[in-house]
Amino acid sequence: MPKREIVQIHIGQAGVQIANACWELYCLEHGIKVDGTLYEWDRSDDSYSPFFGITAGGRAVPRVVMIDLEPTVIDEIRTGYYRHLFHPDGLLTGKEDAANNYARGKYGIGREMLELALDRVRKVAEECNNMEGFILFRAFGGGTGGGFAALFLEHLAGDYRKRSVMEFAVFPAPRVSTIIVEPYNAVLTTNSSIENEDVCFVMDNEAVYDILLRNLDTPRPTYTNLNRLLGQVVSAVTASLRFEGQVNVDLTEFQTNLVPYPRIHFPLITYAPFIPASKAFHESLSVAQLTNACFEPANQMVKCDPRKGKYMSCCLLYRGDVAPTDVNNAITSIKSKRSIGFVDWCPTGFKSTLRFLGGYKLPTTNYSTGRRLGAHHTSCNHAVQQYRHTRSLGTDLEEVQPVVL
Ligand SMILES: Nc1nc2c(ncn2[C@@H]2O[C@H](COP(=O)(O)OP(=O)(O)OP(=O)(O)O)[C@@H](O)[C@H]2O)c(=O)[nH]1
Repeated sequence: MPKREIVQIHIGQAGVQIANACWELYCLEHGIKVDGTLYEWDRSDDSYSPFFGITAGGRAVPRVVMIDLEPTVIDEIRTGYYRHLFHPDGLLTGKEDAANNYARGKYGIGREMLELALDRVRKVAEECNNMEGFILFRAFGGGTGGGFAALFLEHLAGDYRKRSVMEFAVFPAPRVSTIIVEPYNAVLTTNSSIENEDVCFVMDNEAVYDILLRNLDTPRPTYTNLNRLLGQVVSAVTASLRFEGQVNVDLTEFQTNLVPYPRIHFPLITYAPFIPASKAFHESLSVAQLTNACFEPANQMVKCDPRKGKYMSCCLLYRGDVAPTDVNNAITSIKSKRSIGFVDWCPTGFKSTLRFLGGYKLPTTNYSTGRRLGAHHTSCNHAVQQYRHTRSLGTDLEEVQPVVL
């Protein structure tokens, strides 16, 4: 069955900079060069089709719209290494930013940009045969990511009522916050995202910063490093939408599994393992170790302590050749731990609060190095990833640009 298409929308500085990391990784995973041509076109492999359209000339074009109220961040993409990859119409900029002001983004200059932004999204959506939905990226604390995106989402939800809207959002973290009004923006934005989207995966920069510092040997993490890590998580969550696996999910399945009530749709993300490139080829982890690591607060992408509460729902995505029996054993052992509590009711009616969504076959080759990728490869909200991607999460962009054959 042909895969259904997904349109990604990146809003504001954080959203657009995360786009850099995400699309770089998608290109590596699907064997797409920086100008959109494919390393080798295997017509039987349509794993790229949810995120990339193919032109008559055989070029892959990302299904993406990037919007920012000021031009500098998107201009870097327009003139950067991936400038030939993106369709110029998908890059939309205004003249001045929202100055970290929610109201300015929503009711002021943001309003002027709205029609144009919706029109660009409509154009990309019309190129899809059977669009499944949207994935949105932004920071809750910015004026554009907060105010403008709230306005945009209201209209998007109205125009595409039957399509899923999933989001990856950067939530303000007190210790790395650069903007004093971020908490206000975040509260106002959260209110609008309760109504207008289906699932919102939150992450905060402080948690990601700590992971880079502690686990990935990156002494002074930059936004590029943070975004790379977020890119890995996004790729892991969306792997099941792209690659063939034992159980393939679509966007609505995340909602079914993770959202007990429509308004409670802000799941945590945890990811494992975090292994720096220097050690990646000297370690191997069992399914049980990976699963346990997913319940470690240190591996969470948000600073909070789940041991003080209970899990309402949980979905584990394993990536790679994972045996279902190993997974079932690991889940049984997790359920028996006292420190990990699950609610004994479940409003959505599923019997088990912990659902195993299966393993996904990886693309077997890392196109930047030609090396085979590792066996286990897992990811999720609550979990799990052993990703022997040879790329270091802690290195600078220049060092990991894909080798053009
Ligand atoms: N992870 C990550 N966070 C970022 C990045 N850039 C900014 N942030 C965070 O995003 C929040 C600010 O939002 P921005 O995206 O910069 O603001 P904006 O949405 O462009 O809004 P305005 O600048 O007011 O127009 C702060 O919490 C920053 O720490 C980035 O590249 N990666």
